[in-house]
Amino acid sequence: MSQTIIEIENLHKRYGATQAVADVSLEVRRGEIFGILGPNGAGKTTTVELLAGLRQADGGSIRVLGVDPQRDPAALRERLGIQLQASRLPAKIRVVEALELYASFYADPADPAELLTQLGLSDKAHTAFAALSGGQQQRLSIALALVGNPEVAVLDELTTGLDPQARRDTWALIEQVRDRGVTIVLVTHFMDEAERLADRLAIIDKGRVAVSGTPAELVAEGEQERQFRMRLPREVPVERAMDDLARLPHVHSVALIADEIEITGTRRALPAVVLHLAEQDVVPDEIRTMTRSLEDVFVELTRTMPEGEVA
Ligand SMILES: Nc1ncnc2c1ncn2[C@@H]1O[C@H](COP(=O)(O)OP(=O)(O)OP(=O)(O)O)[C@@H](O)[C@H]1O
Repeated sequence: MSQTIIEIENLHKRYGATQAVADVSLEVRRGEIFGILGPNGAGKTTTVELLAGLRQADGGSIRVLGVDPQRDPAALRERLGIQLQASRLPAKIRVVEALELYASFYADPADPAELLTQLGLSDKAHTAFAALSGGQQQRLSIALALVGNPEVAVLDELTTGLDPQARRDTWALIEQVRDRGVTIVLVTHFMDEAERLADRLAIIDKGRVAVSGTPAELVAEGEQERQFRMRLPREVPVERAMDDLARLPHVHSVALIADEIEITGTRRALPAVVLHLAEQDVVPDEIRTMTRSLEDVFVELTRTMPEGEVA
């Protein structure tokens, strides 16, 4: 079992009337990519700003690498790198100047030239920030989060605004950083990003952790309900067949979607349906099982949480 290096318990933070973080508890293990996923305004950024010691919590406890960032943020400065949403730099600063400036804040920084090569930015070293593409600016902000050689890197909205190729390149880069041993906390509202990158993740909604685990665990949770679709041969009267199928044990519902029959039920529904049809001498044309994605889990969870349920 890998070591827990971030431990957050019952975290609370209010801004005036807004309960941004209502009750967040989570653990991040050394060397993993931990995803924090949630809709806009869920409290993700506030949570990571609290764990980085950039804001004061109203309640709860946080430990990062054995340090309480609320009491002693300076003790984390050398060990935690943070890339904040839309980090802004002066328009005219050149890439290498920005990196050297940030490197000067640390006792044992990474070599800026090496970092630029790793991030595919070496041919842009002397380009002004404002002249970089969105993807290059994003890469630079990742480089700035990594220049202090941190043990933990917090990346917020990593690929927002990037084109599909730049997103994939950025994902590959983050995996390389993780493989070098850096623990990564990744804030995102993209399900595909979390599913692809996160070793474990928490879905946050309205300031609370709705669920956490590996992407596969989250998808499997509640998977008692299965779904599949099939087509029947033309000569079979569809409505009667649907009525029959709806009466079978293990089948919960039957619907017609375009020319396909969609069946929802327990995991025994599929064999029950196939057996029933075989008894009638009917062979379905095509059977497709519908797999749940992390996106389905996300939508179910964030939809079923009671509206405005903030403590
Ligand atoms: N400095 C602030 N002052 C007042 N309210 C704030 C402040 N920062 C955030 N909030 C509010 O707190 C809530 C949580 O915001 P937060 O930025 O943590 O959410 P988020 O999950 O990161 O959202 P997004 O995905 O949109 O970035 C929101 O309702 C937001 O408007």
